[in-house]
Amino acid sequence: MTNENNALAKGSTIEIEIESLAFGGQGIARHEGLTIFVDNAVPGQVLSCEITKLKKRFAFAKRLEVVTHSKEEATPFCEHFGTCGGCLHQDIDYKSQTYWKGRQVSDTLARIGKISQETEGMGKDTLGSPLETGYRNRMNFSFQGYGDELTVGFKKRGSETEVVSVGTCPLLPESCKNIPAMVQSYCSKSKYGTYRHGKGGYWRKLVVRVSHESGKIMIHVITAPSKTHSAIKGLEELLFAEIPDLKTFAHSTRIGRPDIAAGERLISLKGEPFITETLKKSDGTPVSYKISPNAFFQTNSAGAEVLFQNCLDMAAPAASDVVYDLFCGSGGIGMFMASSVKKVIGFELSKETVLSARENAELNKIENCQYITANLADKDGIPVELPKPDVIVLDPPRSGVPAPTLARILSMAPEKIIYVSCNPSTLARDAERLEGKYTLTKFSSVDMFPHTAHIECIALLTRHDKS
Ligand SMILES: C[S@@+](CC[C@H](N)C(=O)[O-])C[C@H]1O[C@@H](n2cnc3c(N)ncnc32)[C@H](O)[C@@H]1O
Repeated sequence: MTNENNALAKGSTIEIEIESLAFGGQGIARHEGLTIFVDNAVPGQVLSCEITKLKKRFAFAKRLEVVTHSKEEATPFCEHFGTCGGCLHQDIDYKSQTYWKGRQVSDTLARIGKISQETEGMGKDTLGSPLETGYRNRMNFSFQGYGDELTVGFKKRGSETEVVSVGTCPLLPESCKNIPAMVQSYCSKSKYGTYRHGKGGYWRKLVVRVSHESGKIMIHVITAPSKTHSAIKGLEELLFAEIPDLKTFAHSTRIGRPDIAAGERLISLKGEPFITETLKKSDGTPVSYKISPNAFFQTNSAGAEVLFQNCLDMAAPAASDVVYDLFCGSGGIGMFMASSVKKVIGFELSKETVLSARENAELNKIENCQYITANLADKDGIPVELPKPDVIVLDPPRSGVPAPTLARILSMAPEKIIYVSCNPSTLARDAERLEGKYTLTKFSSVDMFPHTAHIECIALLTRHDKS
């Protein structure tokens, strides 16, 4: 029942039209001065909703039914859409997803960082991923339960603990299709259950990685530590027998509480110690990366080509430039730039990742890249004796660039900063902190994660204070 003439209350039913999509994926509607946020909504839909939370200026509402459909709707391609927490937007046409993501990042930069909407690239659609499905080269699966009830899949939408059995995921290439179901079937017959902190159990995470270049597959199983790991051997044999492209099977243990897909101790590795992914620059030059079981690598290979090429194009470095690649991971962006500049110096917290960056440079016969293990949250994270940078590439975690590194950047004062970010809020905050010397002059974003709410931003900051 519509309740348009009366003041709204929690529990009221209301008919509203969804105007836009907020960063994070909720639909936005307006009603008598109130901004109303609705889950599972597509812009253009008229929905009958129930108010679930009411504040002075905004409210949250639950979608009850679609009154009028939107032109932006699409038919979800996965039977688990809606229950699985992985995808949020399969019901929105892909072109519309890139339109709304572009608006979300521009609005966030304007609101938090006071970036002018006139700035080059602001308000543009997010650059679409070359692949809309099958785009991932890595997928992490969770476990839940024990015996016949054991489930391998993704966290249920809206839940931190409940796991939905997915059997397969269309965001992974076809060759990996049956892996979660095979692992679920095997583990449910084992005498072990899912690990729960303080409660025992064994199975923790399943990580499937696949090279889009060679098709080679790596499976990494993470368990709790145990006196015997007898169950792993059988799983390893089964998967090698069933999956022709499986080249690496790794087993690690993890004691740490955070429920993340990273092993702490490698127990066994069968097959090749890494798989290799090759990305191509726009001029066709290949750059290859070794991916070991715990290494960070961008999860959308074709999207990474777009992202890295955009970083290179925006930086437009001179052949004499020294580039600092801060938060460099295993060398992703800097190695794309190496042949265009004099030197690249990469800084990264994880020793293991620094080793893989060095191996990647060797693999590509790149001799002008140097990699340093450094904690960029420390004020001495960047040694003073290094050659001064002309360009700094920043690709920090979601929390943004730590204050000591922002201070060092301001004192080193490179000509240009390329800031890559998966979080427009911290990008906007840091751009504001740098504004004494830098102006955000160009902006772009790349959709590395179609059908989810995630976005990858690239900003060029140029030095305006040349003193
Ligand atoms: C988003 S990833 C960037 C990866 C890389 N640019 C690429 O495309 O492959 C962020 C990286 O920052 C590193 N990192 C996180 N905190 C750090 C810190 N305090 N100091 C240095 N590196 C850090 C992480 O280990 C991770 O490799």
